[in-house]
Amino acid sequence: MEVGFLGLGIMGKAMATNLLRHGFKVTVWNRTLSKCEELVQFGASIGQSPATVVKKCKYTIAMLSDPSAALSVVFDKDGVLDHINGKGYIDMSTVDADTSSKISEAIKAKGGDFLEAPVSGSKKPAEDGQLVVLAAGDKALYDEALPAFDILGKKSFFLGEVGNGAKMKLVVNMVMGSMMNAFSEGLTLAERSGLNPATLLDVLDLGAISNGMFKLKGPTMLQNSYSPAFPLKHQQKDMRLALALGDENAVSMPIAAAANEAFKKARSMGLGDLDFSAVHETYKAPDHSS
Ligand SMILES: NC(=O)C1=CN([C@@H]2O[C@H](COP(=O)(O)OP(=O)(O)OC[C@H]3O[C@@H](n4cnc5c(N)ncnc54)[C@H](OP(=O)(O)O)[C@@H]3O)[C@@H](O)[C@H]2O)C=CC1
Ligand SMILES: O=CCCC(=O)O
Repeated sequence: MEVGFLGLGIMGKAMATNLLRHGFKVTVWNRTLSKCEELVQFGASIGQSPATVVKKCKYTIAMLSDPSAALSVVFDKDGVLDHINGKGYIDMSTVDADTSSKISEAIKAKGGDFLEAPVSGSKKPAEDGQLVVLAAGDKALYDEALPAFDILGKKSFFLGEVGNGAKMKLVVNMVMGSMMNAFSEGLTLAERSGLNPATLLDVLDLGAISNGMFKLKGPTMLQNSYSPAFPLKHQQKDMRLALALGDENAVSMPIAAAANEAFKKARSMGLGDLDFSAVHETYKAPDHSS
């Protein structure tokens, strides 16, 4: 099966490599084209533009940074729309429901099929095929793409109409971003009050709020090590989009709003390209110590 893949960042590279390893023929494109070369060793072909990839493949997957990138790849010159008639397009980027709907409407108007399919899980689950796929849109395209989703993920959900996948993903990441801030505050409080924060990790892990994120990120946070698995700038984008969803639905979200402020502050400190756990640095900053 010839599948297209647009966007070879942290996630896209891992996901496209996984498909190649499992026997899919994959044609890749990335804005910085040189990044495509790395996948040729695994058997990938390179497309010179989104349009050429879509033309060649039955369906094309995208994994792009944000709404602006997702729109640009579809609507710009040599974009997805040029050859989408009779083809499928699956956007796995984390975007808001409005962006997804705009893309869906344009693709349908040109005779293509559309599925949004953002994922839960980060770099390692992407490498290991352990993502959780949150799909919505064209059910026939979902059924067609299931063999690929089964390689990329451990579980796929079909959530109905376009927008539901985007919303589910934003709610999940809003909870995760808020938890990360509470966790960072707790680590800092433990340390400042004379406790060993490593012992706090052990205590947390044995109790009712034990979770994979604390377990994975805690030890590296204590070493001030923030090699990016999930870039902080993307987590802040997700908080911003989740808060907008809260605005639309008149849902008061004071905890998420505070977490968003901390991620914004981290970005202003130049930490946007580090892992989202680098928000911990904002709690260690001087204005948190007086
Ligand atoms: N990392 C993670 O743990 C997870 C991330 N996500 C989501 O997946 C998406 C990708 O994340 P991730 O791989 O980490 O991000 P990266 O920042 O590593 O990669 C972003 C990708 O988007 C491309 N891109 C950015 N702007 C444009 C543009 N204007 N036009 C075309 N391409 C563009 C980049 O191209 P170039 O190489 O040229 O810069 C790159 O391929 C995001 O929506 C993120 O929120 C979802 C789950 C987990
Ligand atoms: O969008 C990123 C999610 C990261 C994760 O689920 O660990």
